[in-house]
Amino acid sequence: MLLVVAAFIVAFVLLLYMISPLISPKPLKLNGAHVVVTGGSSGIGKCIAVECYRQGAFITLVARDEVKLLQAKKEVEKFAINDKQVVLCISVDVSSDYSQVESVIKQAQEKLGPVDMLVNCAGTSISGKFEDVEVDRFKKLMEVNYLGSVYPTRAVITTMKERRMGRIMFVSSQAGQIGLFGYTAYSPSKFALRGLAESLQMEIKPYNIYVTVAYPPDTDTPGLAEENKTKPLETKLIAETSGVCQPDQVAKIIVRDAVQGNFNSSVGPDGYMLSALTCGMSPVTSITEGLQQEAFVEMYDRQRDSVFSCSWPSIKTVFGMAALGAASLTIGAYLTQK
Ligand SMILES: NC(=O)C1=CN([C@@H]2O[C@H](COP(=O)(O)OP(=O)(O)OC[C@H]3O[C@@H](n4cnc5c(N)ncnc54)[C@H](OP(=O)(O)O)[C@@H]3O)[C@@H](O)[C@H]2O)C=CC1
Ligand SMILES: CCCCCCCCCCCCCCCC(=O)[C@@H](N)CO
Repeated sequence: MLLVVAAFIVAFVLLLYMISPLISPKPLKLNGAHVVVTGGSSGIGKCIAVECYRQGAFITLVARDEVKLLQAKKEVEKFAINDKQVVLCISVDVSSDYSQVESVIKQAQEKLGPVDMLVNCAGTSISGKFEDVEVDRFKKLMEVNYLGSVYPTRAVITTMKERRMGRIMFVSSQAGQIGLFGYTAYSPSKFALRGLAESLQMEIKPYNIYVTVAYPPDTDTPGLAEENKTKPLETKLIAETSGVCQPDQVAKIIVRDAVQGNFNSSVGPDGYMLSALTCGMSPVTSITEGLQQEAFVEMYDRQRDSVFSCSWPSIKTVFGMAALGAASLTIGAYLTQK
């Protein structure tokens, strides 16, 4: 009897894995697509631009400093795969004035066509103990990291909805998944992106637009070098547990996840675990992802249960089973509707 039940469970899980591709979005074709990258003149943003360009995309780089923009344009252009491809540069502060952001995005769309993918990567960080960070820096970080992602997104969303296609990417951080010593100003600005992304995804899923939030670890960029000049030792030591990545490696993963329409994008084993542990109610874009999260959370929860010396199955298990049941019903409904 037990064997039959076990066989049923295994068969059910296998079935879920097999039909998983059916509920996942159709991948975006980067060849010929128009990709706008804010913060595209340096670090992770520049590498994202390169990664898209080498897959045939047309690129608009957005940042403030024109010299850095032109330099980046030259670097990106080296990776052309055909002679039609174009790299456009736009100098604007994404955080200061919405109407300005709206008008430059309009210009870019007139030149290179409607935006297929927007990558919100412009951002900056400040670390330090809460009482040591100048008070106006809290506002500054919310303006650049949060509003600087709201404005470009707002400027592209109407056209994307009309065309019923598109991708929107927010570059958060592992410090946008957990709060860390020294990041009282930075972490909240990165947490905010997730709230925005989750809400927005609910609104635009019916329009075939997919949102991705990326949570990179420390990455070797000019931005990190600048941050390290004044970073508290505690912050450095905590961040080091997750290692330092190369920006091209991070960009590859981010672009792959955006193309696939994955809501969540993380780097490395630590990133993967952090994402599973902090998944909350974030949308899952594949059944596989949902099952893995469930398994992970369950595993860690068990450990917590043992700490609190509680030996019966946690309430989470019951909810987990209910969720699986609900998921299979939804899939059933979806398939019969097709
Ligand atoms: N490096 C890391 O360790 C990690 C970084 N991140 C995030 O990734 C993103 C990129 O980081 P990284 O590559 O290190 O950063 P860099 O400092 O190397 O590059 C930042 C880019 O954003 C642009 N930018 C900054 N402020 C504005 C603004 N107000 N308006 C328009 N453009 C702006 C910069 O150009 P300009 O100054 O000319 O405007 C530059 O192109 C950031 O959001 C960061 O928080 C997340 C996790 C880890
Ligand atoms: C069981 C799970 C184990 C996971 C270990 C968790 C370790 C947390 C490390 C957090 C690193 C935060 C990096 C922030 C990078 C950043 O955004 C700035 N550098 C930007 O400039």
